Amino acid sequence: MTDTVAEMNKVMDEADCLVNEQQVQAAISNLADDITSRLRDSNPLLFCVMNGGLILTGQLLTQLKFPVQAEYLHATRYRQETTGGILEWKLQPEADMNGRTVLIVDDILDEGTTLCAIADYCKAHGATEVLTAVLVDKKHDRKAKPGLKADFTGLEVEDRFLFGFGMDYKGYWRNAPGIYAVKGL
Ligand SMILES: O=P(O)(O)OC[C@H]1O[C@H](OP(=O)(O)OP(=O)(O)O)[C@H](O)[C@@H]1O
Ligand SMILES: Nc1nc2[nH]cnc2c(=O)[nH]1
Repeated sequence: MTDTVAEMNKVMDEADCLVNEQQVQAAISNLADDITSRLRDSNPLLFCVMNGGLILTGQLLTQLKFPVQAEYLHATRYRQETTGGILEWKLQPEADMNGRTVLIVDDILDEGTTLCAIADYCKAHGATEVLTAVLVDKKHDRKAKPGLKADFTGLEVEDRFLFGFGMDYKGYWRNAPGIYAVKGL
């Protein structure tokens, strides 16, 4: 076993499971119902925020009960760290969003800097309405704007460094089938 695999197995062994797989699945189903009710007649353009939004988007898409045009973009500011830095656009969206309702899907709203920047980008590129959906909203008062919330939130989770269901620890464990907090963080 490589040192990295051993380290990552230890991270999981020592982590606290904050939300189990069943609870996450229930939250995603609720998100899908709410999004379907709100957007089924709006022909939204959905953007998955890579990388973290990958798993939520995949699972959500199959539960949305209307025809969805799904695209992706990639913006990152945590990289291999547990605190956020400057937002870097790795891939700006190519799809024409002029006059469209846009739905941005990501794993987590932590400080909200990432979602605010993406929403601003979409508005600047002609989107008439920008809505946001996240699996997790972290409970703290360090939001980019006071009281900032996503339009659709699956779960509220305590202020720890999380991994699982799209969220990584040093690039690993996005695949963990629940939401975990790293020991001591
Ligand atoms: O609300 P914020 O404090 O801005 O943080 C949230 C963002 O952080 C994570 O992305 P990250 O920068 O780790 O990139 P990744 O998804 O490619 O891992 C996550 O996927 C969100 O996009
Ligand atoms: N993996 C991960 N990414 C984040 N981005 C912002 N907050 C978090 C977090 O708690 N975990």
